[in-house]
Amino acid sequence: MLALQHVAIAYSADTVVKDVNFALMPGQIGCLLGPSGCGKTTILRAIAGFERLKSGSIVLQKTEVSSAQQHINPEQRQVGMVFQDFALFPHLSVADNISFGLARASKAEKAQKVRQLLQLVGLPNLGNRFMHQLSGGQLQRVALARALAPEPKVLLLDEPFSSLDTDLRESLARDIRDILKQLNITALLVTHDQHEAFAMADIIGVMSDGELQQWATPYELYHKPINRFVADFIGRGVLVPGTVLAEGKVETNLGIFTPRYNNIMQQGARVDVLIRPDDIVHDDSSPVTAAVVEKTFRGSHILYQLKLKSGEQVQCLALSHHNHAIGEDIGIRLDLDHLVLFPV
Ligand SMILES: Nc1ncnc2c1ncn2[C@@H]1O[C@H](COP(=O)(O)OP(=O)(O)OP(=O)(O)O)[C@@H](O)[C@H]1O
Repeated sequence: MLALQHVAIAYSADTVVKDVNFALMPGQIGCLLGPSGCGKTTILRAIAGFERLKSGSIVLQKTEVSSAQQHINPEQRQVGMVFQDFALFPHLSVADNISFGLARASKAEKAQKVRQLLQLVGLPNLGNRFMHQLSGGQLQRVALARALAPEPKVLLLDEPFSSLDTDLRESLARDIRDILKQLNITALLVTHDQHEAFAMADIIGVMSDGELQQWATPYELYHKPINRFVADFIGRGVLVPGTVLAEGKVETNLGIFTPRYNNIMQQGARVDVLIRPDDIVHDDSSPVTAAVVEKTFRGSHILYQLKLKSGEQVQCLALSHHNHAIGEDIGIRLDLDHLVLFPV
């Protein structure tokens, strides 16, 4: 288990991580997601033991490894790391890179471990190759095997896919997830790419400006964002103005919504309602229509930007055989699963 409690980290007088709390259960894969400079890498480095804490604590399998008073050295923490730039040795073979951290093992033990790990990461015949003979995806698999070889208590992955092609990123993220799940290893990934986060993590922490905004499953982040930052950072969507009516119903130019959950907004309060592209269903038989302003072909779907009669714009994700031209009016129906409101 990995737990961070009230963690704050500062570079000189500048506190770049503020009161961060989260925990990962054994075998759980977490992700810190956020824009550049929000403090993700600093947290990862603190877990590995490369940064000291200003306050709070980090607990790794029941041992407090970091606090303002306590600091266990990186090499004693049994933490594995995978980096964006692979950090592999070019003058060593794949097999020697993987066994590099196994100084105390015998030659036969090393060979067996390398064989097992190469099998696990899907490169069973490449042990004798050198780094310049491998693709980016293969290099990252070798880096993963090397990090796993000493059987770390927790695996940390710092933007491991960002130097790879977009197409490869998601499929490798899914493959690595499968490998980590087979081993039941606890892992924490850092990325600014939500698709990578969704492909790999069980639970995601969205960060902004050194603070953890929300720690939740991908589904919850998308459907129940806790604030405007998370709503805006995760997925697409627009905020439509509305007014709270009796019994928590909300009136907007798109109609009156009845919340499925109890909202604590007062009657008469002005709010913004989050509408995701998948909340708006294209329906030819609907009396409500909107004009196509923009369209983006996404293969199986088309993302339409639509203008309502009231002038507001919303997005609609429609199956791609519903192909309409810009300027055309199309029927839409609202299918709001969760009513997400933010006070104005
Ligand atoms: N060694 C350092 N000395 C001083 N400030 C630093 C140091 N390392 C990072 N920072 C600052 O701390 C803040 C958080 O940086 P960090 O690298 O953790 O962000 P990040 O979210 O990982 O960003 P990115 O996605 O760009 O890597 C930034 O404002 C950065 O400039």
